[in-house]
Amino acid sequence: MAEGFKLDQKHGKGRVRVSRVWRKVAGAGGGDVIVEWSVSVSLASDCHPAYTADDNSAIVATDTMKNTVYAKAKECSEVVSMESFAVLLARHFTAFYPQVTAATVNIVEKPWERVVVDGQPHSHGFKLGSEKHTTEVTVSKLGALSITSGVQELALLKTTKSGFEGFVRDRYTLLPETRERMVATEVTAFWRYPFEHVSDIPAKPFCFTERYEGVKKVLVDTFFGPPDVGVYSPSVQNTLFLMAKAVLNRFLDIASIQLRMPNLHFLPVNLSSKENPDMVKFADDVYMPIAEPHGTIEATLSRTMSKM
Ligand SMILES: O=c1[nH]c(=O)c2[nH]c(=O)[nH]c2[nH]1
Repeated sequence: MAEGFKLDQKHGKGRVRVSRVWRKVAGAGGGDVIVEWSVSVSLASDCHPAYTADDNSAIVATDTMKNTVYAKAKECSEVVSMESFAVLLARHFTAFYPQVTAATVNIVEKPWERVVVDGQPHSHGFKLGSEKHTTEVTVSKLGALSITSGVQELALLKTTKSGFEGFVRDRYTLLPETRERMVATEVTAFWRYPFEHVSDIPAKPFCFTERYEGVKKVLVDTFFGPPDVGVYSPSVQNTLFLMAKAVLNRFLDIASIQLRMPNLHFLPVNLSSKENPDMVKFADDVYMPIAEPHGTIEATLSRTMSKM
């Protein structure tokens, strides 16, 4: 670029909220299927004159991107996974506009779940669940692909089988060592699939949805351990590592996983005073949950070449 500068730029539309209903779906026992997505589109395109001069002739309007989300949702006559929808949208933007070199699509799904009434799945009734499924897909003009999926706000808590000992002690350290504490977290995870080109994506339409449910189950089961005895956690760090490792061991089509696990503290309440030494003596029973500050623990686990 002239003037001795390099300009990197992209533009898009954030948080386009779209809901798609498919009626009387055979694969859903004849019931309706609904999804609610918040879709963000970001395009890398050759449109420098819009920045450097009064020339918008190469700009795809972000309003057009928003309309495209609705148009493509309408065109999906069959139920699609959000990963497949993100790929379809990103491919559209790179194929339809000559100046678009790459498209990134992020989707966060609102967790509507079919209600079960007297043991029977309702044909058209849904209630809001908790954790959210996410995806990020980038497609280049030549079809190079990067695809990650994730989960957000997966809140987990154990009342016992957690401790923290043997950490650095110095003159700033007040935290007592313990083998008995509560542990609570809100897991955010992102995992990367190994597909590097749009042609590598499996044909099976719901493989990503299936994988999402599978990863969630492995994360949760590893966090808690067996229902009767649980599993001792010596630190959030160790539990995070075991969760990530379990996912990579279970699913060979996941190349890496990033986990963020805030340590949401439950502080022991101990109200004894000199006058009332036994008024409220903490006996692993009364806690003060606090939102902040909280520990922040995060790591990414990838396969090394030798394991592939
Ligand atoms: O599992 C933990 N990891 C830490 O790094 C840490 N730090 C802390 O104060 N409590 C804890 N707990």
